[in-house]
Amino acid sequence: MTGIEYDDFLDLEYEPTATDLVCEFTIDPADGMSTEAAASRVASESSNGTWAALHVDENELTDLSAVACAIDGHEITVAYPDALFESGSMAQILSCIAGNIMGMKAVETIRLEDCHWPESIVSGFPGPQFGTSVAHEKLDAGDRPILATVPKPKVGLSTDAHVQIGEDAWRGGVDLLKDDENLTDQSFNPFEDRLADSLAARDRVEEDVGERKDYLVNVTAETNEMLERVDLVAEHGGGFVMVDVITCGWAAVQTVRERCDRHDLAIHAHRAMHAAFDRLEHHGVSMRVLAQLARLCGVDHIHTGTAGLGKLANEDTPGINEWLTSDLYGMNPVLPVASGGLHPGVVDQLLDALGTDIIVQAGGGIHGHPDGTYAGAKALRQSVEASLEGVSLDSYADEHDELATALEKWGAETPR
Ligand SMILES: O=C(O)[C@H](O)COP(=O)(O)O
Ligand SMILES: [Mg+2]
Repeated sequence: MTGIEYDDFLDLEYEPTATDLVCEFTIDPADGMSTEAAASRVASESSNGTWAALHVDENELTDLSAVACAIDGHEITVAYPDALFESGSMAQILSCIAGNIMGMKAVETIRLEDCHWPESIVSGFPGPQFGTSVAHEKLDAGDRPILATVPKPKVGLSTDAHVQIGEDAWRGGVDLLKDDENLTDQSFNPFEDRLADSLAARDRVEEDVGERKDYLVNVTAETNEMLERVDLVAEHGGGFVMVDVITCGWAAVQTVRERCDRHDLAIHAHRAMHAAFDRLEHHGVSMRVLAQLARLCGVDHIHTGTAGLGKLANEDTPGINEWLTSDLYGMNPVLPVASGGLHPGVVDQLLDALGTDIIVQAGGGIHGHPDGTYAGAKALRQSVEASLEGVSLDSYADEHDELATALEKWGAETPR
């Protein structure tokens, strides 16, 4: 017999191996508990331990203990043997590394900050089908940022009004029309009508302006329903689907990724509800980790914030974007999306902070233009052109009326 003691999971001499999944947490131990004891409890509960000492026949046991192997103030590192995890199951991985430990009394708070993924786990996931290559493979953006827009109001527009706004925005210069996160298949704007009419409008615009355009239609639903919607997008000739990946759950995202592979469809990941996990500084799961999960599960784009230049609370957008496009054993990179409160007056700062390999998405910053959506889209495109040419927005506005009007309205302010 061997004993598994819940305080046996600490070994500060342990060096993680190349096959370990290494996770960094910030923890605040419970009153009266040392960081060492709390770290050991984290490693125990997230791998093969529990609150009580266990007595097990050694011959019947594969040792899958995690090891709390480093402590630096409130930051702890835990190494997990890869055999603990089922290949290709994000749900099972999260039930370990972000499962019971998020609520256990041994810690006041605990936040999963970062993960270092071994090849043996990464290779169980498909990763993005297209990633950053959509700029060339599906659109004509070349080396400039891809531009996208969401019609506003978010919900309530009739199908005709929604499609007309999309058409105006495409003609004004955006590449992608996007549904909002809470627009799916409601009676005022049914999914299939919107899909068919938007793609017909896309074809007209492409013919007229000679640039490829596409539509990020929100297929979010119960998983079987979502697969039917994915099939419909393919039947109607769309190139992308949009999924609210946090509210759907990663298992559903994995299923959609497989179906999209059959149809050569790219996946645009909206992250609505991410802040329930990542907004509190000391608890939950960081956006950096959520973005990692999204890459493994195979989305092609994901929203990662605006480097503080938009309406949502800030996070480490540059660091997350760097991770999404870094080498990961040959897995395709993900194209980051900057969205939430952007307008033409902040585009120069945005591109300075994040580079040009991004999607710049503006809803209110286009449709709130005093001269309407078409002018708003032109203004956004002009602000990108100015930034890429290294000309100040103010100078460029001297010869571009739409940009001038946008700057008069919003200046370079970041909204709340
Ligand atoms: O879904 C999104 O990305 C938001 O609706 C963006 O809208 P906004 O540009 O008006 O903030
Ligand atoms: Mg939105």
